[in-house]
Amino acid sequence: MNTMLVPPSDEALTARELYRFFRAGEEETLALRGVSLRVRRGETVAVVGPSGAGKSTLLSCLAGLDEPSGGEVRVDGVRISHRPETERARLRAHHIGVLLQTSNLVAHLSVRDNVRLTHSAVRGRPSASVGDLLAEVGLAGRAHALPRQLSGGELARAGLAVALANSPAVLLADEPTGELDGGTERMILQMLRDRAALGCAVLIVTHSAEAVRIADRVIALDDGRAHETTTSQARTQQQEAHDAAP
Ligand SMILES: Nc1ncnc2c1ncn2[C@@H]1O[C@H](COP(=O)(O)OP(=O)(O)OP(=O)(O)O)[C@@H](O)[C@H]1O
Repeated sequence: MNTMLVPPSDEALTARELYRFFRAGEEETLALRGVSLRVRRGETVAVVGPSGAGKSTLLSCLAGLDEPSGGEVRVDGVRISHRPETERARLRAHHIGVLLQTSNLVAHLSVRDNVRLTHSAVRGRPSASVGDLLAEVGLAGRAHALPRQLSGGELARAGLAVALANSPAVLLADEPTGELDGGTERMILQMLRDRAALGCAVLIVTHSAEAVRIADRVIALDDGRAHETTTSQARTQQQEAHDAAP
């Protein structure tokens, strides 16, 4: 269990009865079918499930990158869903760190300037300095490098520094360790755990057994529906899916 420095009842992220309906031509998909979840400050929650279960759709709705068709998302007690896109972006900039599978770095800016860009967008509350953030992810010596000059592991760590630059109450990560070797994966997961220990609510969409292992709770998504599962059940299901894969 995590050593929490904050009261365990303090919910930073709440989703209530989320639905997401897509229509593409003739095809209609109900990607989320009434998903409710809560993540407390200091908690790390893994979201697992087969391909197409709705994991990325859920993360987009939680981050305010997408609008649910029904239901509500609250971050730090503030409703982020059902608002104009600019307001969602403003709330996201203040409360949420997002780590997506695609790089969140601006290609022509150095690592330091990428972190500075997010850091300077948030004013009026204490946060780690840009230098501290780069040191936290072990990139102090690569501050002036451009994204294309970084290795895969360094890119992932730079992306994490950007996601953490606004001192988010909630950190949402979609497959943050997907392409990484075991050592870098453990390093990234440890950094996420460290943030949770400082009071951040961390939610990780993942296929990784290691990410499931370090999570306090696991939520299984299947065909747009969510249920709590145990770490060992989730790992067994992941092993079965892995064994069944061609
Ligand atoms: N923009 C969209 N338009 C139409 N259908 C979509 C859209 N985005 C997602 N879907 C559909 O919603 C369902 C859930 O997709 P989603 O990407 O959330 O699944 P996932 O669990 O993240 O899958 P994976 O593990 O493969 O990334 C799928 O059937 C997908 O085809």
